[in-house]
Amino acid sequence: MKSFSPEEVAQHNSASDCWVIVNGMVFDVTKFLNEHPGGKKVLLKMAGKDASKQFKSFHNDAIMQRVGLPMQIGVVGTVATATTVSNLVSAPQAKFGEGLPYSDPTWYQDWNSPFYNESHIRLRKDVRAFVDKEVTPFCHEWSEAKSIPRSIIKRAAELGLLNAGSGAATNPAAKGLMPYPLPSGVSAEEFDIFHEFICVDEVARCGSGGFLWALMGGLSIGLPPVINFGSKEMKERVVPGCLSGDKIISLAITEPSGGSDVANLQTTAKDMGDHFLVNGEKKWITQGAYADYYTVACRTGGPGMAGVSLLLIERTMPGVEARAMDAQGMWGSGTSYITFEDVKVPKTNIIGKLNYGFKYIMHNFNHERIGIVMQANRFSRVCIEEAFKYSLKRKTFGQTLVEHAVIRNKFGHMIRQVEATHAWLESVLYQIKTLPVKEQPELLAGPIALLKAQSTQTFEFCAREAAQIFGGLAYTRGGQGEKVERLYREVRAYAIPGGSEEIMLDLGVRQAMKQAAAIAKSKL
Ligand code: HEM
Repeated sequence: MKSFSPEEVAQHNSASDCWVIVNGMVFDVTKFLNEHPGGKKVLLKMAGKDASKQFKSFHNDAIMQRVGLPMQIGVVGTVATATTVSNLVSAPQAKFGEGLPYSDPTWYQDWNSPFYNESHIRLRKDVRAFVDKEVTPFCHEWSEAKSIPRSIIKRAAELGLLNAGSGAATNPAAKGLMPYPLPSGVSAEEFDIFHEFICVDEVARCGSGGFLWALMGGLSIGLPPVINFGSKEMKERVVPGCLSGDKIISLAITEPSGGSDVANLQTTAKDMGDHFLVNGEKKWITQGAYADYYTVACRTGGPGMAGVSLLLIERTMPGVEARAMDAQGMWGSGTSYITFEDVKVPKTNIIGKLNYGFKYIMHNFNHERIGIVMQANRFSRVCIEEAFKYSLKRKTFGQTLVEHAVIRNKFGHMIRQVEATHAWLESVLYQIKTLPVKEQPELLAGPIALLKAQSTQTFEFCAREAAQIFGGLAYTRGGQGEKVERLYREVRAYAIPGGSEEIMLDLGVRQAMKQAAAIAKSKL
């Protein structure tokens, strides 16, 4: 990249030849003057000068990556002194990230941790580079378009991120079914739940639940039943295509008449001898609007949970209709209403055994909830990060926002909740890594349910407080408050699905009551 002295830049100071310096980089903004959303005059005022301070005041980081960098023509002084977004994230250093307190987990800065090794550090760097460069700058655009490009799903698959985010990487039943290697060259033996955590956490740093679910929302819940209980033929036919990003799979359980009450679902699959005849409706199905496969819970037996089976229904089967629903948030994730009308489903498309569906659904619940916790807590952190950065620069009544005690109080409450949730999450992940698999549902279902409620209530709190700190900037879409505004609309998508907060809190305490009763009995 070409190097200029400040004096050279200063000569380009008119409307017909306008350069500015931002963070040590030199930009030719002549052609951009009339397009600048903040107006031509403000840019011209800084023509030939260092506008780093002004730039910081009015823009978020993504703007530099998406709009600024294509106009960069050089640097001031030597390349090494210029601070670009990409060299910040790829610098080989033990510490990682920008170092803004609480904007990243504590082990990214000075704290020791027993959970991570060199392979986690390598993975963290690679995922961040991908997200900073190829995802975050475009999230607003994709969210407004309510669609993400297929190419970004393919790219994430090639990087091994779909293997990680779907849970396939840590699932022995997925061996031989993954079309791409695990991310960052981590071996199958080494890959653990903390690697998965890093992948989800770092992708969530983009601050868009809609992106995450459009990338792997259906995959992480619709594919595991196929991997764990599908026939060999079904697995080989379906799994590699989904993990390569070529096909999309959804989990279709919830119905218009009942959300959390899974055992009472109404969709029927009638045994017609050589096939099932499926009739019913599903609602709020993530990625359903454009999915190729649906893992569908149907009633094949009597009432209650013992009469439910899982069927793999294909979009091309006659009688399947799916339409996108207008949702508060999670744009792009294809929230849908699906109707099955006299759909003939071959008997070979049953997942596992007849009337075992409820058990299979339960099997993945803990994993699903842990995924929600990972995402929700990073979103809470994003709220802290964005609001903290803004509070350090925005002045009211002669002081920056953080200099006001009322704002510091907000941060205090946000930080204590996020760090507590993170510490509990890491502790639960360590149990998932080390406890015998068979013992985990009994021992972990209660804590995971409580942790899910903890993470989503923390998220709701942080989104609210960050939005208050941003004020009007978090009321309108885009701009500096972009992430906070979007996340504020996505809170309910985490607090309700995968078990509502009410049900999670109740389940957690009921599990504890069960354990207490068992202890009392053993003392008799
Ligand atoms: C490389 C240089 C620059 C680029 C690429 C750039 C780009 C942008 C973009 C894309 C927006 C719209 C973002 C949004 O919706 O918030 C914007 C808004 C704005 N920019 Fe710039 N800009 C640059 C330099 C500057 C400078 C030097 C100033 C001030 C001296 C400035 C002042 C503003 C203002 C006041 C807004 C409106 C903010 C608002 O709506 O709250 N920009 N700029």
